[in-house]
Amino acid sequence: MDYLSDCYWTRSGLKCLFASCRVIRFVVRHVKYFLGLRFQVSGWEHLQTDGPYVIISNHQSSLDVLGMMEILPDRCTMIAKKELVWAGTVGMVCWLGGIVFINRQKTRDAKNVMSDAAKTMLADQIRLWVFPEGTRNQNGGLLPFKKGAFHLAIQAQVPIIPIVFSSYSNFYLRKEKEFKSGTITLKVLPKIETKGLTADDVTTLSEKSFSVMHSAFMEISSQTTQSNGPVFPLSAPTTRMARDHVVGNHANQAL
Ligand SMILES: CCCCCCCCCCCCCCC(=O)SCCNC(=O)CCNC(=O)[C@H](O)C(C)(C)COP(=O)(O)OP(=O)(O)OC[C@H]1O[C@@H](n2cnc3c(N)ncnc32)[C@H](O)[C@@H]1OP(=O)(O)O
Ligand SMILES: CCCCCCCC/C=C\CCCCCCCC(=O)OC[C@@H](O)COP(=O)(O)O
Repeated sequence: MDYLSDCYWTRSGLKCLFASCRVIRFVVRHVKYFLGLRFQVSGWEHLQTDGPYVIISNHQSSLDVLGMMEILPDRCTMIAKKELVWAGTVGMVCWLGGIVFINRQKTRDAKNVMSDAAKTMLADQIRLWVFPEGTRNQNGGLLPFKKGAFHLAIQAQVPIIPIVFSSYSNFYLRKEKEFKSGTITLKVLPKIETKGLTADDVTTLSEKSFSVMHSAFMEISSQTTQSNGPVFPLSAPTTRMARDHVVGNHANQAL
């Protein structure tokens, strides 16, 4: 019955196929084995929070989806750009997962959708994951945060849980098309309460969130970089044996 009641349109129109999110989580969690990625998660205890909340995280690449699925809490879906719905299988899976699509080119529409989402979060006890940078970014830091996630949390009066993914630059360079296996550290930070805050507090809340996430990003990225080796072109073999062979060749050349 619980499964069925999750599986139809709610009164606000947000699709709530959260059972599907569990299926998506289960399936996507296996992709890391094919890519040779490992995840180290710290701060699990901060996700042990009852009721709705807003998760915010940095956004470097589509690979983030793998990390999301490592820790995705139950009854949690995401805010995504509307273009994703047309992205074939991915779009269909996003739609089934109840993802909330926004039009980034039309701020007023996006704000309305997010205000509706704030109401639905409370009515249906849903958690929402937002990427406050608003776009993918691999510049070695965090982009200035957009305000939507903070308005959302304040409107719903729910806590924000910041999550930081360590830099991928030690194993994946998108522009240079270079990739190898490696470890990604995910750090869940203590929740930030929004009870009693109003729209006037959005900027302060956003700056506070940025500050704690930026510090955590720098900390875990330097630690994780030290434990990963050099990055290889995407055309290079990525299995451990093949990699050792390549490393061996490079070492020989160096000699
Ligand atoms: C086969 C296997 C398949 C597996 C599939 C697995 C599925 C997983 C899918 C994962 C999906 C991941 C998708 C990731 C993305 O798509 S990221 C891109 C989309 N997300 C976002 O953009 C979120 C962040 N953006 C925002 O929150 C923005 O604020 C936005 C609402 C979009 C508005 O943007 P913009 O106008 O550019 O910027 P500002 O933030 O500066 O806002 C302008 C002013 O409006 C005020 N504002 C903003 N939001 C609100 C609001 N909700 N209510 C009231 N007012 C709002 C804001 O304060 C600014 O005004 P002031 O300057 O403060 O006066
Ligand atoms: C060699 C590495 C290749 C990467 C392989 C990734 C494997 C991930 C496996 C399955 C998940 C696929 C889901 C893709 C979801 C894409 C979400 C996404 O990243 O959307 C972009 C959007 O946020 C911002 O767009 P822009 O940066 O503004 O345009």
